[in-house]
Amino acid sequence: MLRIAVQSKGRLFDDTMNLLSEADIKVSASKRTLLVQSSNFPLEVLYLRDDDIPQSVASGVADIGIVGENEFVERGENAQIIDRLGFSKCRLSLAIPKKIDYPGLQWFNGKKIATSYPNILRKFMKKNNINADIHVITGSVEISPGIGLADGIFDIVSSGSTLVSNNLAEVEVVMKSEALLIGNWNMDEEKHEILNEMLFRFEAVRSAQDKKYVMMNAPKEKIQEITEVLPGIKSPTIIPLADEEWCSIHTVLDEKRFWEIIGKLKELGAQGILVTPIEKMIL
Ligand SMILES: Nc1ncnc2c1ncn2[C@@H]1O[C@H](COP(=O)(O)OP(=O)(O)OP(=O)(O)O)[C@@H](O)[C@H]1O
Ligand SMILES: O=P(O)(O)OC[C@H]1O[C@H](OP(=O)(O)OP(=O)(O)O)[C@H](O)[C@@H]1O
Ligand SMILES: [Mg+2]
Repeated sequence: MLRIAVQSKGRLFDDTMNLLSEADIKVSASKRTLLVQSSNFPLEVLYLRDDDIPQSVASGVADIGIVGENEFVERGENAQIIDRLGFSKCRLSLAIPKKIDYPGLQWFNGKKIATSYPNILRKFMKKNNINADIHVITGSVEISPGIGLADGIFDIVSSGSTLVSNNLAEVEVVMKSEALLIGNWNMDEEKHEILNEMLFRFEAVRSAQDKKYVMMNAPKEKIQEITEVLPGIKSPTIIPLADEEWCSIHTVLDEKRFWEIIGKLKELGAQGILVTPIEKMIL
């Protein structure tokens, strides 16, 4: 049995639960039970505050965990990064009141900065030879300059709208962050096997994201030209139709180039184009 620590509620929760569910690992998210066993996979889910996830994995209370990179780096716990999960993307930035004309990092010399990430900030300031007064607060960091608690802040930014509504301007991006799958360094063979099965499923889910399965009817004489337009997995599947002059072509398309390719297919005489999402893809 493998034990995973995940955030019990908050910004990481929904995407974490979706990832498990898309990998067909069933777990009920109970409000009261902090440790829940999957009904169809050898996995136990431990629901924690994100602050406690790095330590629980480093100490072996949990074997693996899903946590923001910002929190993992801040805690400085000794665990390995197994996978980057691509969700909860944000950055840790320095911001100051927008009315100030920012001359560069030296502005922070002798200034008071409010943050929930003192270790990351301290390291950054040291590297850049800036002597600032770091004031630790656990929440509502963005309001501190407005109430005279600090001169600037160091906090999470995503869309930037929290900064705007607090009359702050982002002046330095210190680190980028996304959700990480972290792991204890000393997992036994059996746990590694379960983990590998999980990673295989995660990869299948990820490969299918942003991909569409496309089916169309096309005149047989255009097969060559149509095939050249399609960047499918290998070559497209071609199925004969009752009408001997026509065939059905099936392929996988990347969502990014989808409309461009569909346009070309129509020009080449493709008709009855059907598009469906793909749940999983094993390459
Ligand atoms: N606006 C955002 N956009 C994208 N990702 C974010 C955003 N805010 C936070 N995150 C990411 O999600 C993680 C969890 O954020 P959340 O606000 O839920 O933390 P928290 O309040 O500390 O939760 P907990 O109660 O578990 O301690 C952050 O550490 C960060 O990696
Ligand atoms: O750049 P933005 O898109 O505005 O996002 C940034 C904000 O998001 C997070 O807070 P959250 O909304 O999770 O609330 P919290 O402070 O209560 O955790 C973070 O602490 C920032 O305040
Ligand atoms: Mg927290």
